[in-house]
Amino acid sequence: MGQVDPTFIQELEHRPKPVVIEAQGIPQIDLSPSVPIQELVDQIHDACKNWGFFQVINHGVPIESREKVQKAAKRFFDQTTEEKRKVKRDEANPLGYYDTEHTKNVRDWKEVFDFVVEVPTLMSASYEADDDEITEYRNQWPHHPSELREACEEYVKDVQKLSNKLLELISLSLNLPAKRLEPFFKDQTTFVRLNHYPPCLAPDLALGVGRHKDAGALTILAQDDVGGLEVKRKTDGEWIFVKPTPNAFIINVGDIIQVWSNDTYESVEHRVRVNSTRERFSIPFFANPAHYTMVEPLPELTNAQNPPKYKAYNWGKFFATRKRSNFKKLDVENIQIYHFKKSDERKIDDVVSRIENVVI
Ligand SMILES: O=C(O)CCC(=O)C(=O)O
Ligand SMILES: [Fe+2]
Repeated sequence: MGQVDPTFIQELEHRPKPVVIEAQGIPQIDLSPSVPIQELVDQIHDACKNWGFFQVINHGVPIESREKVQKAAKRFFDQTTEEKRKVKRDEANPLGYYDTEHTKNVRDWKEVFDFVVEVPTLMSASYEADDDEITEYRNQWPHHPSELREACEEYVKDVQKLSNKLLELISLSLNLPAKRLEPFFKDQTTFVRLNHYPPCLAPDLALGVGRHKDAGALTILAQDDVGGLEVKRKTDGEWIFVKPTPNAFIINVGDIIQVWSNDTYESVEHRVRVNSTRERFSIPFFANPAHYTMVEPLPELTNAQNPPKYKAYNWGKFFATRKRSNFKKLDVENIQIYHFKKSDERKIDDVVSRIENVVI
């Protein structure tokens, strides 16, 4: 395996298993307007509670809109590294192209292109709690292929509608008013990632994305027909392969919904395996609230018998802290929501107490 750089190699316990377990299923939910709303809400409730993941069909996003992005993304990633690095991300501008992301301090076998949905997107400039500087994220679009920008901008308009609809259904499924979550997204920090996983010489040692949970509110993922996404099944901790369904979206609850729901719903671990013959593309849309959001269990969902399980944390500071550790290999553990659990003693004391104390 001399050709695979050691930075990509997962520790033994985290390597993909030789045998792929195909899920007999993460739930599939039909969003056709003809399905009665209460039926949908019940299905969403069960899927979020039992899996944290589900697929949607008849979701209203036109197939052409998605195909245009897929084609343009392929043309972009087919270019030379030199060409792609003309729009590379750096510490000043975290949007654009990069190929050196780490998840839990092991390098991912992938290259990506990130862009935000709102331009500009306001975000905390620093992970330091006493530094309240705000930065403006702007997209870096490549000259080639010239159609990438328009394809992406059209696509996000369609997916945004789906995201709003899903957030409403999730609110209803928690017995909240449909629009309960909407205000959090007024100055949203939502971004989209084009993922490209090239064929890998050592698919048994490396991962396209190492095991992780999505830190934001909700993820809406388009995957192609190659497959590679694995979800950790809640019932037994087994890694389950999510078989691609043409034109469906895979939805998962992120850490913020876990906290808002006070653990009624759980953000589930997932990862991406790679293979030695076929490249794979995927497009996650990460629905994230405004940077100034203090994330905490919603008061309507807590009471004396079910007290809040988390302390409030500042989303912008959390994101900036996470970004820093994804950007370079650090010797400290990545920040996680369990660091804000009221009962949990496992804290990165320094980082956490600084974020907790942020007053907006
Ligand atoms: O490529 C995939 O299927 C999933 C990617 C993912 O989990 C992520 O980018 O957070
Ligand atoms: Fe993810």
